Amino acid sequence: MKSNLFITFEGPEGAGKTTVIQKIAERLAQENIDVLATREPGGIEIAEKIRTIILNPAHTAMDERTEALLYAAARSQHYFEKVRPALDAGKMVICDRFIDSSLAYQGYARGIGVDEVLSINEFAIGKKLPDITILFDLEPEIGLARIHAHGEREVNRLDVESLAFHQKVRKGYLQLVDRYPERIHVVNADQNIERVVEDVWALLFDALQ
Ligand SMILES: Nc1ncnc2c1ncn2[C@@H]1O[C@H](COP(=O)(O)OP(=O)(O)OP(=O)(O)O)[C@@H](O)[C@H]1O
Ligand SMILES: Cc1cn([C@H]2C[C@H](O)[C@@H](COP(=O)(O)O)O2)c(=O)[nH]c1=O
Repeated sequence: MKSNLFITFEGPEGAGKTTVIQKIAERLAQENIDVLATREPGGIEIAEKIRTIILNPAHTAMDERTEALLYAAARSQHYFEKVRPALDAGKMVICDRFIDSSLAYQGYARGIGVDEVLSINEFAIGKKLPDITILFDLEPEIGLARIHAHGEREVNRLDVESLAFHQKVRKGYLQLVDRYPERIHVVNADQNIERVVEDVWALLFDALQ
């Protein structure tokens, strides 16, 4: 099996990414693959601090360009401090969100432009894209309802955006599938969690051979 791959999980709020990453990381460890699971924005101290600024529900005045730049700044620090060294050490890295979140949320849904957001991210991390991206696709209403029903995490500034915004995020992601068909693989996230884990595992298992 290939090992030092950079794999990202993407999708709207409440799609199940965090839950599935934990289960997939356990399975990979059983296959003796040295795996690092991390997340964006965050994953290391400086980026976690930037995360609290971006996602604070009180920061309603945040300009969309400030938002895009803060995500890119958090990404740069996280990538060079944690992700790149782990890949260089031969580990597999699984990241809960990465550049495609910026392209879908800031580039497409906020309306800054996908190419503009891509270019600030190229400044932040260079032209390296993930090796494999799994997109959890589902109606935003379903994901948002899961978050409000379970109450396991705080509702953040992006969660409370309008339904129209979250629908644009989904559309933005689906456009990215057309742009990067070799890299981005879509999983139906509107299934029970065991089924989603099996679908993701099957996709990854194929890609890792
Ligand atoms: N397939 C599923 N069916 C029903 N509930 C699910 C499913 N997947 C996840 N959940 C539940 O939905 C909630 C959100 O899941 P999770 O945190 O894994 O999503 P996420 O994609 O990481 O969300 P976010 O990006 O908004 O943090 C959790 O309470 C989780 O138990
Ligand atoms: C990396 C990244 C994230 N976002 C958004 C997506 C979510 O609404 C939050 C992160 O919260 P989660 O519970 O960790 O999923 O931030 C974004 O808009 N742009 C990005 O680059």
